[in-house]
Amino acid sequence: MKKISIIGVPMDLGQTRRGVDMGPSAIRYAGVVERLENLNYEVEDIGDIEIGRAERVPNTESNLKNLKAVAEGSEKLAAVVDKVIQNGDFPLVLGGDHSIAIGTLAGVGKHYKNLGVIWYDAHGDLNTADTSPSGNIHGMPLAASMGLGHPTLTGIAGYNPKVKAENIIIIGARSLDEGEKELIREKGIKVYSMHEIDRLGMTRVMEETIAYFKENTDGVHLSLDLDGLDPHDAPGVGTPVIGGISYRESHLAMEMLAEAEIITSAEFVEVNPILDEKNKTATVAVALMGSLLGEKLK
Ligand SMILES: NC(=[NH2+])NCCC[C@H](N)C(=O)O
Ligand SMILES: [Mn+2]
Ligand SMILES: [Mn+2]
Repeated sequence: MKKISIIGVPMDLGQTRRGVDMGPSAIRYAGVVERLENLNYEVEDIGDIEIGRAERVPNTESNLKNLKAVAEGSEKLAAVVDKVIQNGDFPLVLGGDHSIAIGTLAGVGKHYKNLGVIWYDAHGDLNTADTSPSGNIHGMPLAASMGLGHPTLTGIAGYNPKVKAENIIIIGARSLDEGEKELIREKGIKVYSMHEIDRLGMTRVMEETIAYFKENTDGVHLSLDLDGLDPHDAPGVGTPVIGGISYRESHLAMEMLAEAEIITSAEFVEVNPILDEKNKTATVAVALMGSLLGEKLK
């Protein structure tokens, strides 16, 4: 069985609410290492990526907040993820805000010809500097990984793109900006919004997702934003959106992925313990990691 390497990314510069930099600590406190060791994995916590401070002078060249510090953190993360995969281990990245996916995918992408990406999220994170209503880079990582947006973000790790549009499946979307909707139409990105999840049920959504990836990709990265879940189940997030995926549906999704044995790397992001209720969101994240990595009742 593969060794799991845990990488913490205390990043909060991709958005403006304080506290999400403590996500990795909250997830460790919720017992991630023990949980996975109980599944008989060898687990190594390789600690946190060092995140710099935001530049004090506002960035005049673009509207992207903290561009330099986010890019530097992404480069470091990409290098560590790359090395973990080179060693033959499974990278499990703990966020931090979703901007860290730029670095994770930059590290993962070079190992696969046709990387699949599951974007489990209330949002599309498909903005660029031109379409972003906020300037927050955590709303841009999926676009950047496709090669769209500011060259500092698309060029992380020196190659581009990290993932092709046809290999992306978004699950749980219910808050998309106009520019994101246009991009989804233009590129034909597959989206199971809450409408499809309600209509088809999570079982069918995952069956279709798994079948597509088995046919078309040679590795699949799961990027799970805790705000994909309903705020009732995951209240500790910076951009909650009501009407989300339930805890139970999420477990089912993770269990189906485990059974299909298609996931080759994963990240769990946007856990903000300051906004949480008694570390509930980190605890939910750890429970979902358990299911994703094979935990079963019988
Ligand atoms: N990873 C996230 N929680 N992203 C939220 C993005 C919200 C909004 N679409 C924006 O661009 O600012
Ligand atoms: Mn989100
Ligand atoms: Mn997100």
